Amino acid sequence: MEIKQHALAGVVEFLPRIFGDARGIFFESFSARLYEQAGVHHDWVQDNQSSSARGVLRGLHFQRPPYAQAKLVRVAQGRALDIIVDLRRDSATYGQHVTVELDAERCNVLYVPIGFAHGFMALEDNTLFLYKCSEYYQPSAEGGLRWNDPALGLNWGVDSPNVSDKDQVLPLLAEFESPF
Ligand SMILES: Cc1cn([C@H]2C[C@H](O)[C@@H](COP(=O)(O)OP(=O)(O)O[C@H]3O[C@@H](C)C(=O)[C@@H](O)[C@H]3O)O2)c(=O)[nH]c1=O
Repeated sequence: MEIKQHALAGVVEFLPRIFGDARGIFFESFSARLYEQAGVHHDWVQDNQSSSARGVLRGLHFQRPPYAQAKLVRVAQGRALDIIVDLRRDSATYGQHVTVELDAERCNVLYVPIGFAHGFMALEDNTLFLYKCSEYYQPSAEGGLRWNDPALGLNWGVDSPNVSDKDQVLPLLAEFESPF
């Protein structure tokens, strides 16, 4: 497995070794031992799955402490543009982001540390998005940021993605006090 450290502290991408043969492919989609060697250690308590049509954008989301979630995100079918924004108040890179394309060919996995807002846009129809969370879903702790806040400078590659009504009215960075 290849481990790629991204520019923002703590953000790691895992590229598993993929074994192909006449039947298809095999790879380890999660290994506590290997991930711990890269400093990623949580008690993963919930697995989520969503399916999205091309152009669907979900995010940017987080849960506030004490229900904050780290996430391990990947795509099992299709492709997605994944963006995470650093909301750690004491971080030198507060407000900055990392963009990673996740796809079902490379089976890459992005670690989203606690303190980041997370969003993704499906680049193909039937994009199957899978992720582990280090804390249970807690609706009262849900928070987010507007996907197209100019202050974030995110490049989603399209002007009018398919965004839920709830996500269209999430706050802007300037209106917002980070809980992290
Ligand atoms: C996230 C979540 C949602 N739900 C329910 C609530 C709601 O009725 C329905 C759809 O929820 P949402 O619209 O919030 O789904 P979605 O927009 O896909 O939310 C997800 O977006 C990505 C970007 C993330 O990072 C995730 O943590 C999560 O926030 O599913 C759960 O039951 N458990 C969960 O863990």
